[in-house]
Amino acid sequence: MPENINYEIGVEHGMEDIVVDLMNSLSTIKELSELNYQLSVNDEKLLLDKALSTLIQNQDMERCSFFLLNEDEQVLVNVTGLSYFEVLEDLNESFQSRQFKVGEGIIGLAAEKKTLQHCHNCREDERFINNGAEMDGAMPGSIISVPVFAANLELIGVLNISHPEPYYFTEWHIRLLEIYKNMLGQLISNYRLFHQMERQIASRTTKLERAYKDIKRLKEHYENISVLDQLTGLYNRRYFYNQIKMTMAGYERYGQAMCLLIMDIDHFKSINDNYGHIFGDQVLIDIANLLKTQVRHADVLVRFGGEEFVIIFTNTSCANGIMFAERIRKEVNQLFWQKKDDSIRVTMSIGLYCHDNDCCQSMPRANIDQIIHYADMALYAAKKRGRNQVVKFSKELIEE
Ligand SMILES: Nc1nc2c(ncn2[C@@H]2O[C@H](COP(=O)(O)OP(=O)(O)OP(=O)(O)O)[C@@H](O)[C@H]2O)c(=O)[nH]1
Repeated sequence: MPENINYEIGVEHGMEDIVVDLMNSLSTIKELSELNYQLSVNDEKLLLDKALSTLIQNQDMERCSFFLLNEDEQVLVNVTGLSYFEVLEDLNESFQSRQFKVGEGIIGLAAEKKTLQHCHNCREDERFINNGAEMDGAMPGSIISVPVFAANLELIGVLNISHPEPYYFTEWHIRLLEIYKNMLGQLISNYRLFHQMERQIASRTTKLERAYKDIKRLKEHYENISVLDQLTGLYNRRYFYNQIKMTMAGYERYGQAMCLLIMDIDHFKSINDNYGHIFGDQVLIDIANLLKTQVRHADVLVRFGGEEFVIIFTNTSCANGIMFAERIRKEVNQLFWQKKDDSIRVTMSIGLYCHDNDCCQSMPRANIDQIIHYADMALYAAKKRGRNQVVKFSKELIEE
């Protein structure tokens, strides 16, 4: 075969034909370059179908097919095949998946030798293996098989064009096929790379989501077993319930008095609303620090939740409990925060329950839940009576 483009073999070409062929080739190149491997297809076979139908529509190739290399088994599997007639009629009837071993037939040889194989006359060429083509009426007269490589020069598969007439293809077709196979190689490489990246992203996302769930579960676990309030560093409600059981046991056993204070910052919502949550947090931290200075080692101080704190004064008479509560209320009144031109102060309402034989002989004997409930009732009364005050629980409150 001469090196120059040879129009002598097969078809006679006039100048007009050459221009038409050139235009067709440019159209094919344009369409191939426009195939969107990212969005339009999510299956490699579909991408190859589109590429082949582009080839066939713009070129005088009667039939195109693509054989993908299955590297593990060293076979070439026919994933798609189209004839000009099928593209025109929008059919894909005659496609029957065949396969060749690497080295077997024209297609297998193209893969093995990694070079284009041109069979001018299939009936006479020993390299051509019929493999059932004659039976289904697809027996070609001539065929060109061209290996297609990925960007990393690994073999992807073999592109074939065939025509019922022998000696049909010319140097022109060969040159075009060299261009098309490069474009096809790029297209498939990009497609694989893109989808590999997608899979990697999806797998990483799944791993991250799993890690996030694990962290969340661990966080919840540690929060569940933690007895400390994260914001203020005080003990939390869980610790309180453990401690009050022990305090009550001491009271039962040794007749020790104790006082329970439930303290609630007045109108705390407006602090958040007017100055923001971060400032609200700071107020909670500062009040918690102040409360720390008001308790002894044996007492129990907890953040009960939100803007509510609880103290158990152990071994403390009712009179002392009221005195301590008053002192706390006044100390809180002394606190202030400067925010631009605003000097911000807060007040605190305190409900008190005394567990003291001397002063509360006439009180019903209360369990833990009742004690908290009584202190809460006293707090509610303090709020109702105008806030910024201490109210001790008494039987009268139940009647109120
Ligand atoms: N900044 C901050 N605000 C909190 C936190 N926990 C609870 N709060 C807020 O505390 C406010 C409590 O509001 P309310 O229950 O309406 O009570 P109040 O405004 O203090 O009014 P009174 O109790 O009736 O005097 C709500 O706005 C909560 O969002 C916290 O950890 N940080």
